[in-house]
Amino acid sequence: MWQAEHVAALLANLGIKTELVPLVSSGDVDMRPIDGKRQVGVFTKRIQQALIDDEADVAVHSMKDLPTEVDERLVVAAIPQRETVADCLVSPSKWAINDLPQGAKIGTGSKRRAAQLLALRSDLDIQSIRGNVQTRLGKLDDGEYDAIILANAGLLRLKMDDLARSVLPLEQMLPAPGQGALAIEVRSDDDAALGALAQIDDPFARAATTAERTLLSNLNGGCLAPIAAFAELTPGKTQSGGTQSSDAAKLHLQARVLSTNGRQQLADSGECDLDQDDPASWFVAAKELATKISKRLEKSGARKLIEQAR
Ligand SMILES: NCc1[nH]cc(CCC(=O)O)c1CC(=O)O
Repeated sequence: MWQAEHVAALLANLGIKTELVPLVSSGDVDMRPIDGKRQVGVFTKRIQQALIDDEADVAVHSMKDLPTEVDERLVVAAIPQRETVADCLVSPSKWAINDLPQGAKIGTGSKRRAAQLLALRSDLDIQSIRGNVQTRLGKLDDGEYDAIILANAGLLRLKMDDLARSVLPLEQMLPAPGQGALAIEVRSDDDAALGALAQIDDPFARAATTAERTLLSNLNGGCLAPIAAFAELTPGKTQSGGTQSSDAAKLHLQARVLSTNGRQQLADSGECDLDQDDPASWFVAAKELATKISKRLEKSGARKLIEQAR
């Protein structure tokens, strides 16, 4: 709801009126651990169906929850400016990973988070957790876990800035592809909605998340695989005094694939130049960069790790 209201506010700034259509997804209701074999798109399918059925014109998703398979009837019309991408470890003592007591019980349902934790601390006791942020924090309060891991983006959106936690450095915990970004979908043939939403699209967020999600899709990962990816753009120097700077904008992508127990870990990274005068070309550049890195990861045995984690 916060995310939908946020997008409504961005559109209101442009003089575009909207009406909220609250929906409940199966991922909100079914509290069993999410299982990729049983279901994909548990947070997004219901909302996409509302577009197809004309119940709504605009769908607001967390990019991280949106499966990479494309439905030709729908298109991601906007990716607004991205929130922070990091994960955080929530505990009353604000423990960093290295501070956690021996054998501490950590709540997370994410193989990516569990594997990266175990890679650093094989003694930790990783336990599944489900429910919305408030539910999870309640379980932490009740002492069911010593600490839990959440995306910092969600906490910041919910204005929980002062919640006791430590933000995990990317070297320790690389985020999920698309984490911290929103994906705004519309029907592919809805030109009015496409035109309106183009105005809140952030080409930087689009290029970065395109690279991350291409990597995920190339490796046939899905949202439940122990795959982490983070791309960032470094803007080049701006032109000054009519002389074109040779320092182009760059897109840098890092990726990790792990075994479930964290004992095996593949890491790779790379970067490419982006033509600052032509953001429309960034999409292709991002895809090429991700494909180069995913091919290298495959050569190092990434597919096997991903298959074993299923
Ligand atoms: N349904 C899980 C989910 N999808 C998006 C976020 C966080 C917000 C984001 O990544 O944009 C979360 C919760 C979490 O990982 O803590």
